[in-house]
Amino acid sequence: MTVPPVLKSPLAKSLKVALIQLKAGADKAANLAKVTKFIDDAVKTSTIGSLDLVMLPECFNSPYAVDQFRNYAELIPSGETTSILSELAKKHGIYIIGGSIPELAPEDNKIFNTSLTFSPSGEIIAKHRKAHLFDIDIPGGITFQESVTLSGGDKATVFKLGDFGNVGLGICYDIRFPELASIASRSPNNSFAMFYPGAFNTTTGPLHWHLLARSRAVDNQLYTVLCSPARDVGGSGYQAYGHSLVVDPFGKIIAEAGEGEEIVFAELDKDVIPKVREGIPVHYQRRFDIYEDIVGEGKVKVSDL
Ligand SMILES: NC(=O)CCC(=O)C(=O)O
Repeated sequence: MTVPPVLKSPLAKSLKVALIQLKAGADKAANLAKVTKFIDDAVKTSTIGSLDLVMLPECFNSPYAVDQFRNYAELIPSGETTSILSELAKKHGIYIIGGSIPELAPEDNKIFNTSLTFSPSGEIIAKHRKAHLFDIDIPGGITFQESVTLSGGDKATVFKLGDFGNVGLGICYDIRFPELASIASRSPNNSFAMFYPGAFNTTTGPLHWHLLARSRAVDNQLYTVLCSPARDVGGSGYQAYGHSLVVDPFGKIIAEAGEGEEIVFAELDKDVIPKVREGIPVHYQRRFDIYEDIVGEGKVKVSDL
């Protein structure tokens, strides 16, 4: 078999990230003030040098509750959360992956669970609407039906993170569907990381959080970065699992939070992806004579904002 030349690293220079694991409550103004403080603190106290990117968890400005999403929903881009994150990105000259917020779509009055990414000049460079809604029922464990009030997005999201390269974005339950990460990692998208703001819970978190993060990383030989809310110990609402983490393309966890409020720092090393792809070259060993290639030009709906 002819061996193709080794792939150029899809991560052009190493990326320094901070994950903000915070607890959101019912007071939206307090949630937004907390986010502002945590981002300021992450920039000031970074243990890995000057940060390139800060990431927030799923639903960081509202409770994670089906009957609350509409009350907290905002228009994008005119809502207050969008303006605050844009200003913070500009102030610190960093990328911000803005977790997710409930979004009100004025054209049809639907509510989406939406993640925005901001450039260091404060522009929105990506918008992902959670595609797979979290509808599950585990007797004695957890029942949750996002689809009671939310609608699902209809596109995969891949975008250019400036000079670093391309990345993919999904939200929480989206991680259970390997297709989004495949679309991001493979040609023509060639992403170096999948980012998932997520709020697993204390039933499915211990079972699957690390397993899914490591699986998507190994399947696609890229970094996976998951940012969770902190656990609300003693609270009566949804109990997030915590454990925000970064997994490298070998499947190794290189940074991980506990359960409380915390900032986690990690450096995504540009040299790791070529090493894993040279050593285990699955990128050219696929057998499209046996199964269908789901990825490729014209086959996938990718978000263009
Ligand atoms: N917010 C979510 O989508 C939760 C997903 C989850 O907990 C799971 O097990 O999947």
